[in-house]
Amino acid sequence: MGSNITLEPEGSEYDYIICGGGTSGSVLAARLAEDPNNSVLVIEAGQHNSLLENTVMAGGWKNNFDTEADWNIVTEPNPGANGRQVKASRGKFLGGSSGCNGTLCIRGTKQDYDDWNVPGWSGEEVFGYMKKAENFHGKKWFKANEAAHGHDGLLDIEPHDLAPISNLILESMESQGLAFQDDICTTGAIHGSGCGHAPRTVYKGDRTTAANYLLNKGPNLAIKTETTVDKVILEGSGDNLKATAVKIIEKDGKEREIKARKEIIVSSGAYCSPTILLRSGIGPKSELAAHGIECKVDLPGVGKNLMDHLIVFIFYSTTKPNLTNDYLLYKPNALGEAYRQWKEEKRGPLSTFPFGAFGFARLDDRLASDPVWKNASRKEGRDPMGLTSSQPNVEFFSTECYGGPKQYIDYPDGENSHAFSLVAELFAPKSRGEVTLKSADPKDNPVVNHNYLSEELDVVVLSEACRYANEIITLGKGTKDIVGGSWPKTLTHHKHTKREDWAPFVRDNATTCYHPGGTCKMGSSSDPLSVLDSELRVRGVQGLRVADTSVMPLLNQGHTQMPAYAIGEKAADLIKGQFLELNPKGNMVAEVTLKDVKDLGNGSLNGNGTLVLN
Ligand SMILES: Cc1cc2nc3c(=O)[nH]c(=O)nc-3n(C[C@H](O)[C@H](O)[C@H](O)COP(=O)(O)OP(=O)(O)OC[C@H]3O[C@@H](n4cnc5c(N)ncnc54)[C@H](O)[C@@H]3O)c2cc1C
Repeated sequence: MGSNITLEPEGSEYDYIICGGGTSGSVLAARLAEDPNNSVLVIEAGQHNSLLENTVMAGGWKNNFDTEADWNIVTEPNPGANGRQVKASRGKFLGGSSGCNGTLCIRGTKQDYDDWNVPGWSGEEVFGYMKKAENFHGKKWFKANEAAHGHDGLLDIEPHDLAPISNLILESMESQGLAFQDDICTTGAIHGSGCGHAPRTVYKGDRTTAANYLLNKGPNLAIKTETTVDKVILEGSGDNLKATAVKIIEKDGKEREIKARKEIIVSSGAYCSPTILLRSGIGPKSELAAHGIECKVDLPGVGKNLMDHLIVFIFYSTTKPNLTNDYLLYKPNALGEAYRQWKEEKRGPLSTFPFGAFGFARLDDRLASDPVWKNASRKEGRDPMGLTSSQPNVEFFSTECYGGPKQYIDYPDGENSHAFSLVAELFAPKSRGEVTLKSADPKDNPVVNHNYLSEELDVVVLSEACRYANEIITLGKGTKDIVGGSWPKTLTHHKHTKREDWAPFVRDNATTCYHPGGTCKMGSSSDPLSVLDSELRVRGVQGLRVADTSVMPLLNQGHTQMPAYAIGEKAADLIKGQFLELNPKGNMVAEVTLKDVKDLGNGSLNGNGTLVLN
């Protein structure tokens, strides 16, 4: 296969142009192209995913990093994290970050989306779209909540078989107060705390990605890879400003414009979508002026409100063999055999992602006496992070072997030494950052300033999460007798008992969970930082929407790929004039079109875009 694949037909005009063939963008494109009358073009800066084996072999995830399949974005120094810069990798290929992520399907709680307070995006509705995206395949041992799973979607999802260490960690989580709940990551009803399993975007040994949506589509869907969108061309002025074309740069450096008859949708992810808007003249006026870009719409929120989930890997050693999967990867010749198993039999440690057990916790009682927590302002019914008692403050998840982002290099030998970790993740961070332009040149990566741990509350809550995680491993029923100590063995964090012990560890080690969002957020017209209305339309421009995790006003208490799929699904419905049908209790019962509503004769759409039956 050639390296620059353009699936024909390629015309000079399309009904819809989607800028970015990542997670949300691929879903959106495929759904729009289901109508043979729509012509759709997807423009993707990276390669076709079929050229990249590590996008299919889940265990090869980080081999794409630091290559041309990664955007290679590095954050600005974070003063709250001892000035450290953090590698903020993103997939640069068809399927985007869904092709290099941790495969975890952790939807969060329904309250998370209710908290967006955006008409049409309630928890019930977003969960309805996550279900629509899914084709769930159960396993005998996994007790699925059948009502919560979808089977008609294009994304194959299945549960993950645990390594022995993860079963022990589940036992420890339970003994330390996190009750086991079946299918805890899918139902949207975590009720604050609990533990269980996370389904994965893996099926029969291969990773499934948003690019799967683009397989076997008709001739009305064109895909143009290795092509960068510079900007959206806007014509007209004032109330009649309209997005009419995109300016692209092809692999050989050739620049040209492609016209869109109906709409242009920017789906380039939370770091790159704002940069396309900014280069198009949509954003804070003074920032645009600094780069010599004419301001067409003064939208101060473009690139602001940058959020992310921070995680801390806490590694432990165990001398007991065969509990972790280290021996399957790090013993001499093991990696070669693991690769053969995946390649020939679609099994083994590289056929899946080495995360294991999952826990969620509220920390109210543990933080009650902390002065920062106690004295922080809060709204009625909310904690200082803005959460209700039904939403967890933190997540814990285990790794079934040593590993993680590339800074972790102290590999055990898998024979005499074995390691695993419990990762602590902070939900609802208070710190906010921003994405700005380095220059008007589309070849320049954005300047990403996450401002991690700039809020003291984030440090306090994440430190308490680490303290709790350490108790789970060192005191918990399943693991207390098999822990050798910290890993690498020169470290002593397993002996930390106080939150104050953990704070420096957090500032030294906290890193990204790769969940950036919020940089083109939806919101009401009275919110000066809202970039989009509730139908993802860019304020002040006709024919232009954004659809990816940048639209999220707040992060979920989960992981962000399932919302990214939901955003792609919902964007397609908004454009096609389709809506989820909700019963009087607000639960989804079906999907209907405007035509169905007319045919029914007894329904109408309310201002929220929700079907109301008379
Ligand atoms: C390493 C890693 C691990 C993760 N683990 C998990 C996990 O286990 N579970 C989970 O739920 N979430 C996880 N996530 C997060 C999740 O994958 C993302 O939130 C989600 O995929 C983002 O979707 P998106 O559509 O917003 O952006 P993306 O999927 O990143 O898509 C953006 C696309 O736009 C393209 N693009 C950008 N700029 C341009 C341009 N100018 N012109 C043309 N194309 C452009 C990009 O190349 C990319 O293909 C992880 C992410 C990473 C990177």
